[in-house]
Amino acid sequence: MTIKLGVPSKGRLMEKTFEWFSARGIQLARAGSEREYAGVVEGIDGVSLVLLSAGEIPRELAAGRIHFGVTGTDLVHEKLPLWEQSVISVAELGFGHADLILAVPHVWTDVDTLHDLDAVAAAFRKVHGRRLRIATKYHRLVREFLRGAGVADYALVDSQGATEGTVANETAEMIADITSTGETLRANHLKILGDGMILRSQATLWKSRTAAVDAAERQTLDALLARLG
Ligand SMILES: Nc1ncnc2c1ncn2[C@@H]1O[C@H](COP(=O)(O)OP(=O)(O)OP(=O)(O)O)[C@@H](O)[C@H]1O
Ligand SMILES: O=P(O)(O)OC[C@H]1O[C@H](OP(=O)(O)OP(=O)(O)O)[C@H](O)[C@@H]1O
Repeated sequence: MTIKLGVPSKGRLMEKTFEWFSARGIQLARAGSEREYAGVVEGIDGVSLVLLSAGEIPRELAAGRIHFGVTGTDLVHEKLPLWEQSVISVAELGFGHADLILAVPHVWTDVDTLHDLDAVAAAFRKVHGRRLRIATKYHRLVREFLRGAGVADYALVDSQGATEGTVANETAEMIADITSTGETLRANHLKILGDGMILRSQATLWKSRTAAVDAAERQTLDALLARLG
């Protein structure tokens, strides 16, 4: 059997992860054609590459189906309520930096803080007879953050992509999403609440606390950790 390493199957995260491992003498690559989700590992024996959606890696780590996985802090904290019990952070990889934030339309000139939002949310409910809608895919983190801030008059609307567009499309009044350069927010006429930072995220190498290992796998796991940790 082998030590299983889960890596995002596409895009910037996959390419930068391959570069990060390569700088440590371990070559990861997709096998076969560009569309085939099989991987190859060179530079260390006994390790196999599993290409997965970045969003599924937390669950696979927690279930012990992979021993190591690369994905963002945001996805681990969102998908695993008790993440410290399931995974350990081995290394922050220095890319995939993104902030999970709360943003409102620019034209809400009197809303710059969570305190302002709380007042507007209560007023919105009185006037419209329904709660102010926040579009996001980070349901757990947003609920937890707003509970801590004492904001309760809102409803979450699920948005799995192009979240910044939901305000113009009138399916939500505001959003909670990740931002990196801020360009998508600006292009969609949204501004971040001054105290609306929910989480700072970056690509991280995680180790499963639950994945079983036999004696041979333990040796491989320790050798891998010595090279990467
Ligand atoms: N613009 C960005 N800049 C930096 N990091 C980003 C950016 N967009 C997303 N990320 C990070 O990349 C990781 C994967 O993001 P996301 O869930 O959007 O993946 P995806 O490409 O939609 O993949 P999949 O749909 O296969 O899960 C997350 O940890 C996220 O924080
Ligand atoms: O601050 P910026 O540099 O503009 O980056 C932020 C954008 O990047 C991500 O989207 P992605 O491109 O992954 O597409 P998605 O919205 O479909 O997830 C994220 O969801 C934001 O929309």
